[in-house]
Amino acid sequence: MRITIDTVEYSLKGTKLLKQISCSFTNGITYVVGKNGAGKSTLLKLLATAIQSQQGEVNFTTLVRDENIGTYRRKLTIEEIRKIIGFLPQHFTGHSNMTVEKYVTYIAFHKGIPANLVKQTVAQWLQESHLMQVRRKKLRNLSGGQLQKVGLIQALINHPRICILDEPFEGLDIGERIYFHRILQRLSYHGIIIISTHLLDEIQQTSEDNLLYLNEGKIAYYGGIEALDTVTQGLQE
Ligand SMILES: Nc1ncnc2c1ncn2[C@@H]1O[C@H](COP(=O)(O)OP(=O)(O)OP(=O)(O)O)[C@@H](O)[C@H]1O
Repeated sequence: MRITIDTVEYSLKGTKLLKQISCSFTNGITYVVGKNGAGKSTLLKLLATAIQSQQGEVNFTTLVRDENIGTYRRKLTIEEIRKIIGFLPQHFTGHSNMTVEKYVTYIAFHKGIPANLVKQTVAQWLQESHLMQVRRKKLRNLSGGQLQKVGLIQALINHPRICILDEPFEGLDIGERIYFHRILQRLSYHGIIIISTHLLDEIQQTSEDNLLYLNEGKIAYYGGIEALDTVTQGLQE
């Protein structure tokens, strides 16, 4: 699986929020960082197909082996893409009138978890993310951190091949961050994980992960995470 962005521009109300963005993503974790307003959420929404660029192209391709033609890259359709993306938007709300248990069950069905596995899948996620005690609360009555965990569960419940997560660790305590980070690490061996974060301490610099540094809507750096300190010096001041 590969996502390729080619000279993409995105404007809103006459202001260019993304300028000449070109890059590609394959399996692994990419952290998207940048100052407030740099365009991180806009880029993630574009990748999640929630918005569309006015210029340039975003393509999702997969390698196909064909006896007659050989191996080639096939572009996925929008329906195919949406089936394999898990997306956590910046301000997740879900269905605020539903209880945690009902909502997660609804999502499990919606995302194709086999009917005979739904109950145990939901129970396991709620248990492991410490939401069991609030399972009968409506989403609108949850704390910020609790709601964030529900948001993460709806994005990850079917182990999607592509995960686009906007500030996923916001409001979580350290144990919960480690729990979700482990899940993401496991998914990254066979999938594309793109995470925007301002929590630079959360990024483990010894790993194989990638870093994409956005500055005023442009890519200022895209490469190995080892450059984090040098690249983001300006962010920490
Ligand atoms: N709905 C909107 N209407 C007008 N301007 C918008 C809208 N959404 C975003 N913007 C502007 O687009 C620019 C990029 O916003 P975006 O949310 O993508 O940045 P960000 O890097 O995610 O910022 P933050 O770290 O603060 O979440 C900002 O200047 C913002 O003010």
